[in-house]
Amino acid sequence: MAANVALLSAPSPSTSTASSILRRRRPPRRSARPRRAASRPSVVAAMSDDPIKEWILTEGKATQITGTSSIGGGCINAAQRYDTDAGSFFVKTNRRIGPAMFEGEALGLKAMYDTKSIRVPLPYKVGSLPTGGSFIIMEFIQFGRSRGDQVTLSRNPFRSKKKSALGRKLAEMHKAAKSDKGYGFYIENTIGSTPQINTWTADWIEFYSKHRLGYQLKLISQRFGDSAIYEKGQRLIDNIHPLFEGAVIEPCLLHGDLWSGNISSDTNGDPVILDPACYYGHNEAEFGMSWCAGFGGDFYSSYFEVMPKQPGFEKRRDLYLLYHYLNHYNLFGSGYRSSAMSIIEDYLRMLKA
Ligand SMILES: Nc1ncnc2c1ncn2[C@@H]1O[C@H](COP(=O)(O)OP(=O)(O)OP(=O)(O)O)[C@@H](O)[C@H]1O
Repeated sequence: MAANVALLSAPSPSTSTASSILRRRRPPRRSARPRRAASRPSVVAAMSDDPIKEWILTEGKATQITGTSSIGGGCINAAQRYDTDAGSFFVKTNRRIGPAMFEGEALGLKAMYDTKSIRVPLPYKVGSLPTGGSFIIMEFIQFGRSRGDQVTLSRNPFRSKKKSALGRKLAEMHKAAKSDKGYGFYIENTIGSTPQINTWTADWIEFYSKHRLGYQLKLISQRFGDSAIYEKGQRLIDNIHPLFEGAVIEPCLLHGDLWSGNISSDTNGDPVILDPACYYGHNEAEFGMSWCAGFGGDFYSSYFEVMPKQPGFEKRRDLYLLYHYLNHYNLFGSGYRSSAMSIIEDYLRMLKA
């Protein structure tokens, strides 16, 4: 599939473990509620200077932009809400990098949207900014009052209900979207800002070894000259097969970066997932960021009602955390080294490798 996101449909106006290691990778987000800038009157920009306004006022079917406001919370991009007479739009811009990152995000959002399972914003348009950089326009979702409900460990039954809904709908998405191309995705995307290689591969163990663990280990070795973790990690990869014995593995569509900052709920209380790093992979890999999500028992029991637990699930759990710990080492430095290294060493002991 081409990476061009012009294929995305236009909106209708109504569219509306290492469990002991609980370090969060990013600072907690501020409220998702938009900080409203002074509402501006109708803006009709010189079209060619502003492709965002141009799209909103043409394909977006608005005749008037009634206000714009900044939305906090993201680390990588600037986010804005555009209010119009055809509803609101959510827009992210990046002044430094071209549209490839947003094309990856848009294709991922669209693939998840098409499963009609869990709510995700429908992406509308990706493009370049005339002054350099890129943008993505998507459906604006009004979040419910407590954005963190799914992720706060609590005995409150209301919150439990929401966590169950998240588990069930995520499993429905995994069940609904299988790939006949194998493991990978149509486009390379990013995990944080690290490239994520998605070359289609017939075998999951090969894909995960080479394009997930192996790729991160190589980056660590290049960036930090850390040959100790590289060599032990490679030894784990060479001995990884027994961890998958008895498991039936299929290429399911994964969000790919499911942590609390990318999970919310809408005003009906239905779960919403955002900002993906999608690919087709083993469904269990979706829990690789669970150390930053606090899913809990209700979440997992609802999930497994739809996608039954496979033999060896517990044995593989840390293997899927490892990818994200290695990525955090690459992104944020050696503070994450010991978490990654202790997972690798535990496996080497367990596998007698
Ligand atoms: N479709 C949407 N509708 C309304 N608000 C949204 C939407 N998508 C994201 N947001 C809000 O905007 C904030 C920034 O979005 P997002 O997390 O995607 O930005 P980012 O900079 O790409 O993220 P990150 O730095 O985590 O990779 C989010 O915290 C969320 O509150």
